[in-house]
Amino acid sequence: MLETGAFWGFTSSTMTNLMFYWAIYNQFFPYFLRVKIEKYVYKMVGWVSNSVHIKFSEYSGEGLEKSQAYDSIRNYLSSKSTALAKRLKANESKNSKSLVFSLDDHEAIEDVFEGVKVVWSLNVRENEYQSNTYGNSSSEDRRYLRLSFDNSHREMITKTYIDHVLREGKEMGLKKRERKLYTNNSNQDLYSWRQGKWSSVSFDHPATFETLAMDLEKKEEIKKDLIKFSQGKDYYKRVGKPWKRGYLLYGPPGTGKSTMISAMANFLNYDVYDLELTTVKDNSELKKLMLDTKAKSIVVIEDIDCSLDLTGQRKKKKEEDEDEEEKEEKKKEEAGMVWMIDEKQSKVTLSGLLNAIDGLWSACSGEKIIVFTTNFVDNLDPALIRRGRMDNHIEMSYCKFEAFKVLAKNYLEIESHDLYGEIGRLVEEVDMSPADVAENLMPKSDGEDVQICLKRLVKSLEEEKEKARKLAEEEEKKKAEKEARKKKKKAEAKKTKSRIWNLL
Ligand SMILES: Nc1ncnc2c1ncn2[C@@H]1O[C@H](COP(=O)(O)OP(=O)(O)OP(=O)(O)O)[C@@H](O)[C@H]1O
Ligand SMILES: [Mg+2]
Repeated sequence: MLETGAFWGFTSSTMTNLMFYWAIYNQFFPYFLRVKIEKYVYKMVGWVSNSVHIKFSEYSGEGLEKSQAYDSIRNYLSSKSTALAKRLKANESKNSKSLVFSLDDHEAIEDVFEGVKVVWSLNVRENEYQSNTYGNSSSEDRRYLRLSFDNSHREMITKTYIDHVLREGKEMGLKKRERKLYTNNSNQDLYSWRQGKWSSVSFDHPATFETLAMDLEKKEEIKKDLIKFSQGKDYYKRVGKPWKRGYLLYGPPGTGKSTMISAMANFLNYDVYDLELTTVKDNSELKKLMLDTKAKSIVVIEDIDCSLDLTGQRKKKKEEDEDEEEKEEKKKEEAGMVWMIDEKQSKVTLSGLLNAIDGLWSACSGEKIIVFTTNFVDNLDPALIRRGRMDNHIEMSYCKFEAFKVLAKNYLEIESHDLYGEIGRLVEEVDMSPADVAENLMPKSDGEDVQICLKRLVKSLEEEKEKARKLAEEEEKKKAEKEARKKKKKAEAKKTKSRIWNLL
């Protein structure tokens, strides 16, 4: 039995020294020479040593996809490195509030599991030059982690220890995860090959369900629905459904649809992918974009009615104004419900969109919420918003009293006031969006107190009420005039008819 923590009979300090020389060797020997030396050294060491090495590369598959196992192991090693490693790398953490330490390149640390010592080392290998689509070349260092342990523990390490590391590392990653807001890169972007399909910034929108002004019962229902979804892994598996849920948020401008998306993301601790359909080249590009989204994310398509022209009537109307040549082209495109994006070369079709959100591929990258927003729900194709695709249809409506109370609490920090009675009556009579109510409630200078803000709101509501009354009056007048014209026409027709009869 080997002494704990030692391979080939070396003590742990000898091991650390060896690792140090290994680091120096890596840094000073040219790449091609290292490849040759390593090939032979490994062969020789393999004959005499009893140790096993497992390599975990930073990139998996074709080398384009970041390995999740590698990330999890780095997370796991991060806390141990802070305490044990001699050379650390300092990275800025979430919102640059503090520094996070990790193992430096060519550094090694020991870990003990169930009394067995293993060694982790972080190595860097300069990658061969890669050509990109623009003919440029880039040299990227490829990192890999090497786990070394004695052969006598092979079974325990491969069956238990690695699982333990991956599980712990994944959990750590989720905890320290900086949430991101992604947007898809335009295909025309010269540097998009370098950035990947999505670009991101850190997501720190402050909206929460507490600050969201809407009917309280509806709000609780949505929260429950989200919790059920996020904890529904087994349920979705049992019923044979991909673990995803579609939300359609509809309502007039300024009623909180975008705010609701931020509140949902903050509530579930999910990333947000803001998909700009107008920059997606075609259906296959859309599919790839969806595949490239991570689990625990909300994919958003805002103003879906503006992204896809789906109403037959609108098309007919437009066609009347087009000349023959344009008509021909239009017909060809409409055969596949084609939507033109980029100078008649890039197209996403309705069926492409349906497939991307609901097809076989959609189940590939873990739990996901898809949200569409629109101001005009009636303009959407029923196929796009049918249940099963958009499971939950949520109407965001004008500000009523319940919603007003939330906004007053947010903006003025009050729960009640003498003017609440009057405001309560007015908001039930007038259609005013929460955005407009919030604007009235926001103090415009230091001198403005609660009373001034509430009075401004009352005034604004009264003006809206008056406007609505006048509009209704005008409508009524127009209707009455139309009715009178109709009656007059009918009476004249009757008169003419009876004159003809008399003549006969
Ligand atoms: N229900 C709400 N609760 C809290 N704040 C709201 C609400 N609705 C609107 N607001 C405020 O109004 C602003 C605009 O709202 P938001 O962008 O969410 O509206 P929207 O429904 O997405 O509008 P649009 O249809 O024009 O995209 C927000 O920044 C927020 O401050
Ligand atoms: Mg919006």
